[in-house]
Amino acid sequence: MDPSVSLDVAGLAKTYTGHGRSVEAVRDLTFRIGRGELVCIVGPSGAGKTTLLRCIAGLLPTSGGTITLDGAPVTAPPAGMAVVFQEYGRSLFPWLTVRKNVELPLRRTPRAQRTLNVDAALAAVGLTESADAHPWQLSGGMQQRVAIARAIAYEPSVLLMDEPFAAVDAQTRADLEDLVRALWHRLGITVLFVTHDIDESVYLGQRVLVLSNRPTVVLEDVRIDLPDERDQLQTRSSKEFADLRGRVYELVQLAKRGHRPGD
Ligand SMILES: Nc1ncnc2c1ncn2[C@@H]1O[C@H](COP(=O)(O)OP(=O)(O)OP(=O)(O)O)[C@@H](O)[C@H]1O
Repeated sequence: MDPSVSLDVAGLAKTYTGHGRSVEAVRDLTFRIGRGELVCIVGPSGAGKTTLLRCIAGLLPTSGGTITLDGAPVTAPPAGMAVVFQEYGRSLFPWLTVRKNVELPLRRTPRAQRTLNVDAALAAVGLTESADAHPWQLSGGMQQRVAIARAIAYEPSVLLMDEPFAAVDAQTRADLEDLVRALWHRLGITVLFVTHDIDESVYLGQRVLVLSNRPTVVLEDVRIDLPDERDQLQTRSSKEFADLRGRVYELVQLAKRGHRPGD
């Protein structure tokens, strides 16, 4: 095992079967993510991004290949992994306060430690004042911050995010992007972030994996060699950003037209 590798996906395949039909969603998907890396995944709609994330999270059985997290095969939801989904509304319990929602995955943590973790996570996402509110009293962006707080209170080594900001307004989305980068820096965790948004993938990532059309393989692994300090205005208006966005856009267009590696 290479200790610098956090997540190793090798030859992953997933075919959905049932009701007399079969859909080959993912075919021979291979990539590695280093410990403490922030990697984004983009690809055409229906390319299998959510399928991939659910397999990595141990929520969906695979049809072939292997997924290894910190040297151990993933066959069930692994300890050390947290997931933030797009639908924050459905991932929070409306009858529990913000604090109780964030505490949920920490049932087995001793009470004093649990309180420390929850307080730190709420402070990190700027929700200390809302600890006793209920999710339905908060805006969409705040609810998504609760979901992020819940994920980081758990102190994961790997954080998976599946289009987490698709349902919030543009200004909130920019703030949440900066929050993810700040938390990633501070906590040193490995982050795998799926998004539809090409600009978002370039702004956030150190690498962007562009997926092909179904059955999915990695079309290209694009290194994002932008400075580590990113700023919504300056970074996004730089020529380097525009070039990278152009490159990823072009690749996604190729993917949509059925282009595959080596074509
Ligand atoms: N439970 C299921 N049963 C059968 N087919 C499925 C199931 N879930 C997904 N699929 C199919 O697998 C393929 C990949 O779906 P998936 O949701 O992973 O794509 P995606 O890249 O996340 O899509 P989008 O970008 O639109 O969210 C699609 O063709 C989809 O119809």
